[in-house]
Amino acid sequence: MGQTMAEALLANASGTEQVSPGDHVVCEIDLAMTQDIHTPGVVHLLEEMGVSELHDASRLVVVLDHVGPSHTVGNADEKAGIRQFVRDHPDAHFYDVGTGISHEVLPEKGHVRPGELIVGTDSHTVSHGAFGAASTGIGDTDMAYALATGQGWFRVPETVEFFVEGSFPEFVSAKDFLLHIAGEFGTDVARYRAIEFRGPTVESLSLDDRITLTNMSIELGAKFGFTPVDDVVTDYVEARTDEPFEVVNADDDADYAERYEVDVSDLEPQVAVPHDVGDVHPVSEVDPVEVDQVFLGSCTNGKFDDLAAAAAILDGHEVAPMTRFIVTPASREIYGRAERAGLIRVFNDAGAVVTNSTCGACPGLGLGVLGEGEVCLAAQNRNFRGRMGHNDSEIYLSSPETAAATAITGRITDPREV
Ligand SMILES: CC(C)[C@@](O)(CC(=O)O)C(=O)O
Ligand code: SF4
Repeated sequence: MGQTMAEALLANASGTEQVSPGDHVVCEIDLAMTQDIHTPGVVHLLEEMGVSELHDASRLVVVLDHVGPSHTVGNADEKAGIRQFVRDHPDAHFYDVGTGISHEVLPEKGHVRPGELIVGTDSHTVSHGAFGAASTGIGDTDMAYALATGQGWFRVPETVEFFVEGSFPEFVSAKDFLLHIAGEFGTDVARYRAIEFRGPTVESLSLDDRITLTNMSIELGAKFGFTPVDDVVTDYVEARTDEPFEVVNADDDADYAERYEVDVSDLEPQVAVPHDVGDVHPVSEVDPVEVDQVFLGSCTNGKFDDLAAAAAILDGHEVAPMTRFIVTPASREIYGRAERAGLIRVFNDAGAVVTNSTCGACPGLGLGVLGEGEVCLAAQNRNFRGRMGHNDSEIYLSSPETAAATAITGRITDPREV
C-alpha cells in the first residue's frame, strides 16, 4: 500500500520498509536544533546524565535567536553558558545573536534537506516540512536523549490532506488561507497528525509562502506539516549544500485519515481575534479597533516575500502617529536582501522601527512588549493571552498585507482599501 510523506520518511528513518499510523518506531535523527531558551535545560540534563561526548556533535545546530543582543545580566550570563557548551563541542554548528530565527537560518545555511528527520527544541521546527523533511519540535529530555544517542522514538501519525485550488485574490495570501482553515476546521484538526498541503495552489506558491503553511501546522495541532517536494525546493537546497539527499513525496495511493478541499478564489483577508488562533473572521467583519502596535516578523511572517508584500502597500505612506510599527526580518540574509531591494528604505521612510533579526516581539522577549490594555495587530503565529506582554493586552493576527494597511491607518484595516 502507498505511504504518506510522514509514513515514508519515518519508515526510512527507522530502517523499515513500511510503517502504519499508530506504530512506534525508533529513528536515526539527521539533525537536531536547540535555541537559546532551551539549550540551558538540555545542557543541564546532559550533565545530569553524565554525558560529556555527544553521539555526533556535527548533527547539532545551536541558534541564539529568541533574545538578543542581551538586555539583562541574567540573559548575558545564560548566553555565555551556551557559548561555553558550544566551545566544548567544536563540531556543533553555532549561529550567534543576529543571524536570525532558527527556522529560517537552518535552511539558509544548508542544514535542511529533503528526506531527513529533524528535531528541534521549538514547536515551529515543523517549518522544514516545506523542504520535504520530517521535522518537529521535542522537549528538553527527548533532545538530551537524541544528542546522547543519535536516536528518538515516534508514534507514526495519521495524515490529513488539505487540497488547495484557485488563485488568491489581490492582497490575499498564504497566511489568510492558514488562518481561514484554523477558523473553519479548528485548531485541533490535525492533533498528533501530519498535514500535507497539496494541489495546484500550493504548487504555485513560493517557498517563502509554503513555509507559512508548514510553519503554522503546529497551530492546527500537527506533528508534521508538509508541502510537496519539487524543483523549487531542490533548486534551493542544491544551491546551499553539497550533501546528497533523497526526495520523498507521498505515493498516489497513500491513505489519508481525512481529505479537505479548499478553494481560495474568493478568500478575503482574515484576522484571528484575541486570544485564540482559531477565532478567525474576514477582516470586513472585524471591528476597526485602534492598535498601539503593529508587528511584522517571526518565523511565520519575517521572510523576504512577507516583507515585500507589506512594503508594496506601505510605499509612499506613513505609519499612523500613535502607532508603532515593528518590522523584524527573520534573518540577516533576508535583511540584506530586503536592503538591496529597497524594502528597508520603504519601512524606514514610513516611520517603522526595523529591528535586528530575532524572535523578539513575537513572544514579547526583550522588545515590542505590550503594556496593560494595549492592542497589537501582528503578522506572526500566536495570539495567546499575554504572549507579547501584559495579560490584559490583546493580539490580533493577520497577513503581512493587512499589517501594513493597519500600520498606515492605526486601526485594523482591509489591505484592499488603502
Ligand atoms: C520559546 C517560545 C516563545 C516559542 O518559540 C516556543 C515554541 O514554539 O516551542 C514560541 O514560539 O512559542
Ligand atoms: S519567531 Fe516566534 S514563533 Fe517563531 S520561534 Fe521565535 S518565538 Fe517562536
